[in-house]
Amino acid sequence: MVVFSEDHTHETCRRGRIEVVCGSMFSGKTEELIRRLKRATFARQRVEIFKPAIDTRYSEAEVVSHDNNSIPSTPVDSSASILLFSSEIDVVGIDEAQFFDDGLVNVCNELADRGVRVIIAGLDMDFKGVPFGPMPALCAIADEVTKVHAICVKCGDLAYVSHRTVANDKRVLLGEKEEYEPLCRCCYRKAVEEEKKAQASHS
Ligand SMILES: Nc1ncnc2c1ncn2[C@@H]1O[C@H](COP(=O)(O)OP(=O)(O)O)[C@@H](O)[C@H]1O
Ligand SMILES: Cc1cn([C@H]2C[C@H](O)[C@@H](COP(=O)(O)O)O2)c(=O)[nH]c1=O
Ligand SMILES: [Zn+2]
Repeated sequence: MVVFSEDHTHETCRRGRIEVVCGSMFSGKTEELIRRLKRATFARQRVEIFKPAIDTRYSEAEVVSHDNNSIPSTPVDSSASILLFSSEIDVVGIDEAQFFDDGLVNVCNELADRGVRVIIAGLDMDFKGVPFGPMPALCAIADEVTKVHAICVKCGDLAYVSHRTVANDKRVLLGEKEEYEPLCRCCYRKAVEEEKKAQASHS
């Protein structure tokens, strides 16, 4: 019996499907997205990558990982634009999906129904541990969900959430290591309790 370490069927059989890669910040979502999209390109599939126009952290027109791997992308203002730019495409990649409007769910279903392989990467939760934007609905409609984990910077366990280390209560705050750290459940709970105590002692 021959056992392949990689399932190659998605690169060879052109059936529509939805794949979600989710997790906290620094968990490797963008690297995994780039890896799948580059393999699809090697398989001579027509690939298009989208990201929300608000995400200008590293580059305006590229998807870039924390380790500086990158791939050209098209920044779009709304999920509807993805449909407009996706004719004659085999594989659609979407990064930072948490920032898109709820219309992204129908857009992904529509693309998959047309036979497109859709690969979505996004934060499952915001800094408060609340499911982020269209991500829970995307996980629900996906054919396959991959949850990836960063390493908790306090104890070395698997991280589950992105802890915000600066005082700002807005849900959307672009940032990196200066603003966020990946923590496990236990270290996150301790960090939040300490913040509450510090706030109480200041008021
Ligand atoms: N605490 C951490 N745990 C795991 N990886 C980390 C951590 N801090 C930095 N990294 C780096 O981040 C990379 C993942 O980056 P990226 O794919 O952009 O993540 P994401 O898109 O999930 O934020 C890892 O390969 C690693 O080099
Ligand atoms: C938790 C959290 C994150 N963000 C921002 C911070 C970054 O700019 C992106 C996530 O990028 P990554 O590729 O997953 O590292 O989202 C935010 O705006 N609000 C949050 O609660
Ligand atoms: Zn921890």
